[in-house]
Amino acid sequence: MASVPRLPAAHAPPRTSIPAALPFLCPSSSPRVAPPPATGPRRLVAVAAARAMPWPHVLTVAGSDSGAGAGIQADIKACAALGVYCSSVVTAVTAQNTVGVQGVHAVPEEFVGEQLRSVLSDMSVDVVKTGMLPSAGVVKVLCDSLRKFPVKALVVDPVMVSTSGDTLSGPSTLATYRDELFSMADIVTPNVKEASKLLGDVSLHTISDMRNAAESIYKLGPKHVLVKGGDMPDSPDAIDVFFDGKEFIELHGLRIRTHNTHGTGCTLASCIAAELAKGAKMLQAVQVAKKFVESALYHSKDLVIGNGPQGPFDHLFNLKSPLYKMGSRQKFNPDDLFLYAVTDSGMNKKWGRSIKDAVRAAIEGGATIVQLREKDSETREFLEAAKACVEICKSSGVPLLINDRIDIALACNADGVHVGQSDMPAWEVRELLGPGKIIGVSCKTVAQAEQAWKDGADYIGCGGVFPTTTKANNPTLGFDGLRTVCSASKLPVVAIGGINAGNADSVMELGLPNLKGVAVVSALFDRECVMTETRNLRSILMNACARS
Ligand SMILES: Cc1ncc(COP(=O)(O)OP(=O)(O)O)c(N)n1
Ligand SMILES: Cc1ncsc1CCOP(=O)(O)O
Ligand SMILES: [Mg+2]
Repeated sequence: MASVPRLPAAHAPPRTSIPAALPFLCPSSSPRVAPPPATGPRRLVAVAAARAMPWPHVLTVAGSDSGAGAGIQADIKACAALGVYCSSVVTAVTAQNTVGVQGVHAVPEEFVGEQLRSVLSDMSVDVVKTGMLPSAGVVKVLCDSLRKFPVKALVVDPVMVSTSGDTLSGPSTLATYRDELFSMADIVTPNVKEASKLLGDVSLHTISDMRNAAESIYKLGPKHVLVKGGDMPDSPDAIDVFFDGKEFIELHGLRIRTHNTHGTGCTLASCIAAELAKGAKMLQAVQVAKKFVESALYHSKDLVIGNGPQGPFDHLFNLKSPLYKMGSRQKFNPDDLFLYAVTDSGMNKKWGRSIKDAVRAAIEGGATIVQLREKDSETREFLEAAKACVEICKSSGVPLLINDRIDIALACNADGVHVGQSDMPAWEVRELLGPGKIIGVSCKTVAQAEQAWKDGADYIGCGGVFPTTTKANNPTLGFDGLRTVCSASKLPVVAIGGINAGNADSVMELGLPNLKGVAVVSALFDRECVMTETRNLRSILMNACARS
């Protein structure tokens, strides 16, 4: 039997179509599927199967929104989109639409208690998420139920005022939140208006105010606080402040220009709950949730439902995406950076091969991601080649990125772009490409790496690690420079510059944090046989990872 080197997870290359693909690498978060309903003996089998394959379960305790953009309806859609079961305890029925809230009918406290008992006593709830809790009595009933039926995590979205400005819970409820519920919560997710109300109407205008608010709310008992800055005026992007009692982390997101934002708060909290139910750590859950909301808003920005100022958005946008239907990749996988083949038009011409043939050969040799770096191709010629390469890469499941040229990337529907410090800033690229595309940024310093992260990049390219003649006037960073950037980076890193079969192992064996692979131009393309060189380099990298 052929022996496959066991790679540390951090260095594991992704699946490719070549035979050397590693069968033990599976996507980590594929949604689980519910067993079919059954009765009698079949029901016993189904129960046993359910034990073997539990379905992550969020219970939302919230109000119904007749317009279905927010509340219980948003929570169920958000959990469903993330592959998580969502049960629901209705605390109030609201009559609302895109104009505002026309009426609220609270469910009697005892009946909220009865619903909680029904679900929590039977249905293996992992995480409880709260939305509209219309009275202090309902908050108390919930706290009692959670003491009786503990769950793995509690996410509290302190819904007090609807996005249309209507009040959804009064001052006595606020006091009960602070006195009873917060100390049981794993995270509380107020927006700035809610944070201000919770803290006695303090004014919050700056990021520093948001940090202070997060710290003050943390002191009320929850394990984490996320103060959402989406409503902050004058901010070019949507900055949220996350606090875990020790560190403040600013989470930057794209501000999508759309009126369809009704239900973003409910959705974000439900996504956090769903990710926690799947086993994510808190910060990771918050990041996935933010990305989900951003993507949903982006895909819904032009939808029109209703005549009011704030429309709903589409939680199930993925079902409509042509990429989803074609089974293409949804998310960037940092392991794809393992062996990054970067083309060069001059080199391909020199060896008498087309870009297409070069890309095909690199993929056959085991390249895990490809970048078209065509510095002197005419636009028309480049676009035609890029379209052909998109097809080749798509059929092999290898992402294709375009160097520098956002226009070409858009026109050929590439998987993303790579830009440097003198190219278009990554945040502008993100605005143009949207959240689903991969963006790489060249970074030589810690400050550049930090900026790339804030700008919404997916990875950074760091180099030249060794001297290179492929890129003129490119300073050599050496191992020390690479180490400094990798250690500080919040994004995965690919090393570039002068890397070849003779030194690639020394780069991977550094075992640097975040370093996922090497990007190579001349050692693959300034050679007679691209496929052989790629295959050789891949095997060198795999052996190096198996050793370190
Ligand atoms: C993976 C990767 N890393 C770095 C670069 C360099 O990009 P840039 O600094 O924009 O220089 P050019 O490639 O445009 O000359 C890269 N292309 N790929
Ligand atoms: C594009 C680029 N960016 C930093 S070094 C470099 C050139 C890498 O080419 P080679 O792999 O031939 O050294
Ligand atoms: Mg560039």
